[in-house]
Amino acid sequence: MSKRAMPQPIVFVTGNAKKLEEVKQILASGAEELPFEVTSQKVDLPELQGASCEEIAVEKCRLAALEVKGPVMCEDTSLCYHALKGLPGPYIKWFLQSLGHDGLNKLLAGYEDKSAYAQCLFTLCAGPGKEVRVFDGRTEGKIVEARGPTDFGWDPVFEPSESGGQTFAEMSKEAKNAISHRGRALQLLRTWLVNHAETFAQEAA
Ligand SMILES: O=P(O)(O)OP(=O)(O)OP(=O)(O)OC[C@H]1O[C@@H](n2cnc3c(O)ncnc32)[C@H](O)[C@@H]1O
Ligand SMILES: [Mg+2]
Repeated sequence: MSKRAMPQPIVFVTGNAKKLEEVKQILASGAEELPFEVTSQKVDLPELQGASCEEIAVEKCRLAALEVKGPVMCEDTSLCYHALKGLPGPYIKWFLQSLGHDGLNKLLAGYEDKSAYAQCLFTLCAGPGKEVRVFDGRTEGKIVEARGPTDFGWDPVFEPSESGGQTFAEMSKEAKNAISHRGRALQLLRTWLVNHAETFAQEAA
């Protein structure tokens, strides 16, 4: 399928190189091709504190559109422990940075319930001041002692329920992307863009 003409490509704005790597792999592997070009820009955007995951994601995308002055997509990833009523949630980055994998486990020491879900909110906006659309992908699993390569975030301590006992870190990239929070959210975004290509191109014009 040929790409639609838009004044600018959709820019995926993120400060995280590993996210970008997975997003490229997922977009390249899908059954349906995206109707628009996607490029990327490395910007570490400020994130609201004390707000819901959705509010944080929408505000970040709004800022990204202002920064890029054109169509953008962003994503926000949360790791939500059921026993902790959804925390660390959108603050997982700071918990991981300060406490490490071991600390992420110890947070649950006083609880029998080790279950958690990974959530990815993809956001899409046609330009400054335009509507921000949100696509929510989730994967249920549990928090375990770290196993596997340690090159991406909390992957070693998250064992998805559907993985046959492997942590995200132990899985192949293809296997992770097929069941991951990111793979699912991006699939929803892709389907929306395929079905609303005309609307989105008009909004961006
Ligand atoms: O610029 P942005 O896109 O915001 O990138 P970020 O690194 O700040 O990412 P988030 O704000 O979404 O914080 C999510 C944290 O979870 C980590 N993370 C995100 N996706 C992950 C995944 O699929 N597996 C493991 N860790 C992940 C990531 O490294 C961060 O520490
Ligand atoms: Mg961030």
